[in-house]
Amino acid sequence: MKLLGVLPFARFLLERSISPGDIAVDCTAGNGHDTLFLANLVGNTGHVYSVDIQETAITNTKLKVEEAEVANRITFHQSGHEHISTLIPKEEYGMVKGAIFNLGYLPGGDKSIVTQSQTTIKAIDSLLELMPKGGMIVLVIYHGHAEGAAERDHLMEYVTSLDQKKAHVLNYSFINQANNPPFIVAIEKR
Ligand SMILES: C[S@@+](CC[C@H](N)C(=O)[O-])C[C@H]1O[C@@H](n2cnc3c(N)ncnc32)[C@H](O)[C@@H]1O
Repeated sequence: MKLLGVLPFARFLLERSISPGDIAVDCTAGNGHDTLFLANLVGNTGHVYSVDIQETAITNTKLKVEEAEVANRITFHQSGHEHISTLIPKEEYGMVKGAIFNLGYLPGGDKSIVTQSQTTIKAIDSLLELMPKGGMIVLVIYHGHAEGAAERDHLMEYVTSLDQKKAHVLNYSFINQANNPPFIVAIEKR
């Protein structure tokens, strides 16, 4: 057996949680890789909400999904993910089976615009409220940059204190690799 890398493991978790017809959320659209992946999981009967604060990210993501001819499965919001509960129609709350956060800065973009622990936590709290049991939230935590280390510490404090009756929390990380490789925190609503 071969251990799955961090990004394949994030996808493995989402594949197990999201089925055709479901709703999924890409909380950090970036260059659109995750939005496209989610669009393929929900199929043509499901829907994806793709959120990013940067116009460049929304533009890049739109191009990617248009090329793949799945743009009709996606609603874009140029907004902070901390507003997630206002971006998804209330009647769809119970159908949100999976969400992903790829934290840090936009690859190839402005490195001074990074995700922040306070807003990430607010978004996770909202998702845990609105998702059905079994809903999966995957965080890919990049902590090699200065703000990343602070975000990691704050997030780890928050996720380790989540009530185990409300969520299972998993940490998947390679612990003997150089240069602060990214790692995963997965939160499954109970
Ligand atoms: C590492 S990138 C995401 C990469 C992306 N998942 C991909 O597949 O290319 C992080 C993104 O988070 C966005 N971001 C930062 N703060 C945010 C917030 N509060 N709400 C939504 N997006 C945010 C940044 O603009 C950036 O595009």
